[in-house]
Amino acid sequence: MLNQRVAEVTTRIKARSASLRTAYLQRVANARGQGPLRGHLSCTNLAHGFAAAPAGDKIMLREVRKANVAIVSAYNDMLSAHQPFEAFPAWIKDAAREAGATAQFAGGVPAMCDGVTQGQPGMELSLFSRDVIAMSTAIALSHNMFDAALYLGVCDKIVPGLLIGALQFGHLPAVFVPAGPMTSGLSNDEKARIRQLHAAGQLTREALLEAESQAYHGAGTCTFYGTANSNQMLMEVMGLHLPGAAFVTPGTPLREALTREAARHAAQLTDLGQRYTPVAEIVDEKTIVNAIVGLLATGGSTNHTIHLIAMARAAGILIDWTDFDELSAVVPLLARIYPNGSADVNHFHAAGGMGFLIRELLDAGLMHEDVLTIMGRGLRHYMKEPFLLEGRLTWRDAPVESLDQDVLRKASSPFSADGGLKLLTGNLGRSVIKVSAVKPQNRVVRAPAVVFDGQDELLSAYKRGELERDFIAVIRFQGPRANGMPELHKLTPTLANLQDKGFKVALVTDGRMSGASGKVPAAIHVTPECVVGGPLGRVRDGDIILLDAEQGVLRAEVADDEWAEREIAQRDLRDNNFGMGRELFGAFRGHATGAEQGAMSFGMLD
Ligand SMILES: O=C(O)[C@H](O)[C@@H](O)[C@H](O)[C@H](O)COP(=O)(O)O
Ligand code: SF4
Repeated sequence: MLNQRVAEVTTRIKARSASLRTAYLQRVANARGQGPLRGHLSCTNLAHGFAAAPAGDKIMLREVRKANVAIVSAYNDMLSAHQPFEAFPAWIKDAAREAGATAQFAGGVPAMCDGVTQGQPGMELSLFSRDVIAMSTAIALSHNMFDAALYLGVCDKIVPGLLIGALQFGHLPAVFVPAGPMTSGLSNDEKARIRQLHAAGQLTREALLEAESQAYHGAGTCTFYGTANSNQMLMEVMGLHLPGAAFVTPGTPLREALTREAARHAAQLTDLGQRYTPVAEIVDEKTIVNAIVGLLATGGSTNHTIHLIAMARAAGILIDWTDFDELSAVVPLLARIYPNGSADVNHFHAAGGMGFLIRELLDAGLMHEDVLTIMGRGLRHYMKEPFLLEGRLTWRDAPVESLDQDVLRKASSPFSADGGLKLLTGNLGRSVIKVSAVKPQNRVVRAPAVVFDGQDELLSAYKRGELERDFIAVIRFQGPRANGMPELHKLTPTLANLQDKGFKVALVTDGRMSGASGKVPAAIHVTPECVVGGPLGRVRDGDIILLDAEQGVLRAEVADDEWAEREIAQRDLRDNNFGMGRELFGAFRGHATGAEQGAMSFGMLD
């Protein structure tokens, strides 16, 4: 029996999206065409499209009756999570041929590592890189040579960008292909402890670098539950991965077998066969609600209160923070993965992982079962985990009981009765906060404001010893139109040190935090942002701010008449427009929609 709130929110989203979704699906139907899409190309177009193909592939591509699968890949050596993709295209092409099809590397997309750019100017390109990835995906697929596509991506902005791009080719089947997590190194808790020691000046840079290098020590996704691993969870819950593919370690026979099977599988989903499964029909209102539920049940990244909105919008579906907030009230927290606990994503996978989680949420009536997936209709396909039986890929039922109650729980005995994501409203605007990593005693903070126009200003004040007190840091001009809405995760160790000293501290910003931020209460994504006249610009040092994550309140306790009369702060942001390539992103800053509209810089999608 479907939970009533889940049903109500789904119905509301459907009604809100009806005209956009209908128009989107009509465009998809128009794009479907008949037969292999490369059959619509001229001889010249086609000859160019297969000129460099190996002889055997060339014959198949000329035939136009055989499926041709696009590979769109975010491979690079910079992201530990994407480095394994280097080997994937050869496996995919090989497997496609086995399936009587072909595969071509259609195009690469850029991939930024937020861990490398954290606290650096490059972070101001990060959010916009999502939209560049979507555009790059469209450029790859615009050759119209393809009957399905495989999307190779893992990290923060990459999977959202790939899916936004894929949905503009909604008539094509899409299979997302992950690389898997790094093996566990230095624990995330120990990493965070050492960072705090360094932030307090009690550890050398060399000792910090050694610890960081033990945490991030090899190929694969970083093991905390940030945006990258939230992406993998979402692709499972949305039925866009092979079941259980998310958290299998790279460089293993099982990972290679899953990658090869993804290619064979994609070739069977085209319009040339009997199981045509366009991605536009998978990503519908029910699947989007399932995605929000999965995010809430696992304490996933706050970045998805932006990216999920953008992904949904790309499919003609409108969701907002009220939807997240209302679902959060009924979705229990079933997983404790760092920063929401001490375990990492490998422990989660070992405890039962996605198969266990999806079955629990389906049986509790918290997810829609009747959805289309790449495995066919029904999300119950995803209550399984893959393994090799005498070298052959197969699936078995996921464990019925959690193999580690400290990491993964049944819906009947959750870590928390709600999902820990809260909408905050009040005279400072609309904002979201994730409390699943915030101790209950720190979820309501009422303290004087200290206003900063950047995270480095706060860090300097800390070093001068000016912050040894209760305060709420208000960091302004960090929204999409100001400077690309960077993550301010560099503040975490400093604010955590002050919190550990017993001070009541919190952060309020129109910027973002990392999916791996956690223990300090942070009201983020404040909308409207400062640079468009948002109310954060009225806050002055010393104003008493109330951040109440229990009641959902974010308010400056200033008399209404005084508040209305205050001038809104202005800031000369021209320095944000230069250096590290920021010169090239003026159109993105100028067009970006608000965080609650997905911070999309395409201009209008419809
Ligand atoms: O949203 C995210 O998950 C973050 O952007 C993450 O991808 C990034 O790497 C952070 O910096 C966390 O990693 P550290 O704690 O090592 O900075
Ligand atoms: S999870 Fe974050 S830090 Fe790790 S590789 Fe991906 S983007 Fe970089």
